[in-house]
Amino acid sequence: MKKTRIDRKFADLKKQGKKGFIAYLSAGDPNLEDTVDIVLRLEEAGVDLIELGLPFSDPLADGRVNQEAATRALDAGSTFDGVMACVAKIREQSEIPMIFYAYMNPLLSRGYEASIRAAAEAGIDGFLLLDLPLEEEAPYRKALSDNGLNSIKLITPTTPDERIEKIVKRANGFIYCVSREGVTGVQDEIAEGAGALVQRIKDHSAQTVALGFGIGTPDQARDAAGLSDAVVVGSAIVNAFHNNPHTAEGRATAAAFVKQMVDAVKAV
Ligand SMILES: O=P(O)(O)OC[C@@H](O)[C@@H](O)c1c[nH]c2ccccc12
Repeated sequence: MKKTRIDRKFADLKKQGKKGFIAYLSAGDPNLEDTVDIVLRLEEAGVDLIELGLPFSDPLADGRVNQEAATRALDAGSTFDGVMACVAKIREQSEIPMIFYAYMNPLLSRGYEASIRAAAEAGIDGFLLLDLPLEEEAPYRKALSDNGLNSIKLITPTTPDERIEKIVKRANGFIYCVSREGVTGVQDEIAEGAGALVQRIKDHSAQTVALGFGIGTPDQARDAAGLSDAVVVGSAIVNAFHNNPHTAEGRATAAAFVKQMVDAVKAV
């Protein structure tokens, strides 16, 4: 498969000896037009890769902050086609790598092949299919690779080694290491076993490992970057853009907060 923007970005970071910073946001929160602006601001703040959540009514792996963001997005009228247009608009102005975080239900109800093709055409670089069991993933991975997209996979603290072995073989782009059990959301401390879990993944794979779940301050971001190749921050970013006024100034304040976390990661 041809190298994606994600592959190229991580190869570049590796060459420079730098850690990556991945930002999650729910597409369409507070609306799709603002999502374009927020992504461009995140890129300016030094974010390496954007995870866009495809808003879904029952996001079972998400904590309250991300759930509410998805609800706001749906209430504001975000549709699948609307999100595709939003991605295409970002692509007119930016080459930042972008991934969809998607639950299966909306893709299945629309037809997964057509959905994946539409996402590729809009300019997405990969998918993380959140609630897709490994045993059923082959047709989806094929559809992704037919469209030149990466298939990112999750590994969690409860994943046994034999399963890690199988998952890493089917993943590309990077591996997402979930630092703790439970759902997304900012925590006081990085989970104790996070470093050991990253190591367990690295024992089975030479791929980039990104660590996420519960990271929400520059100190935590720095510590997480010390344990892995890249850091994922979601809820803290969703909160920052939600809690600041939806004005140019409020957006700049939120982006400045993100930049502090990015800078902490880049200093590792
Ligand atoms: O919000 P946190 O704790 O910073 O964690 C990242 C997370 O939000 C993001 O990667 C994400 C959003 N939805 C998900 C569902 C499953 C796994 C991961 C995610």
